[in-house]
Amino acid sequence: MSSGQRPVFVKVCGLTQERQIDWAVELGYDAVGIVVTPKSRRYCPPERAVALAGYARGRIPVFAVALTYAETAEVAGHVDTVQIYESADVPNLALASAAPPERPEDLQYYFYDASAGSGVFADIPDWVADVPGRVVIAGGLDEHNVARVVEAFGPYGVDVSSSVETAPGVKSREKMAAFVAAARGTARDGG
Ligand SMILES: O=C(O)c1ccccc1N[C@@H]1O[C@H](COP(=O)(O)O)[C@@H](O)[C@H]1O
Repeated sequence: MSSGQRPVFVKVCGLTQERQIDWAVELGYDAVGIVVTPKSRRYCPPERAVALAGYARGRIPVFAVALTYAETAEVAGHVDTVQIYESADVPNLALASAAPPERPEDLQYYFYDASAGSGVFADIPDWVADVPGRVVIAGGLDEHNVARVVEAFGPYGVDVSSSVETAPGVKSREKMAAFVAAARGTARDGG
């Protein structure tokens, strides 16, 4: 896993409104996530998730985020990637876990995530830096800690949800802007 000179991939998760997708595109995010597990405070019912995915299509890649593959059944055909917390035999799998992946070569992405949308940051184990493929780090990242994580682990990408919200599912354009700038190392002092 190494970022080299490539700009770090930055995903924002838990979007619930069309205008939030517009913000993600305008601010230069690389992907958006729509949460389709009913256990989340950011839950988008299938019909709404499909509508949002249609709105984003051709503008920014969309991840359907859930705990299990079964929870993505009605939306999987409408998104680019399925981000779940279990293994599944699908080509567009982003496996999210706090344990090392058994078969990283089978994954489109591996998300190191010990938070599952809780917004809680915890120390990231050293082995994360050695996972091959597209490794995305998530879990309690914010505009203040993301640059340190990118520097320390050199991941393919980072993902954020809680810290760019004013309430669950209610994203702040200002916070989204600060996060992506910090992740890419372009934040201004004091900003
Ligand atoms: O966002 C959620 O509600 C969620 C629910 C269930 C599984 C994953 C979820 N989100 C993912 O959690 C991580 C980290 O989020 P946070 O920044 O700590 O709030 C991220 O990968 C989201 O895609």
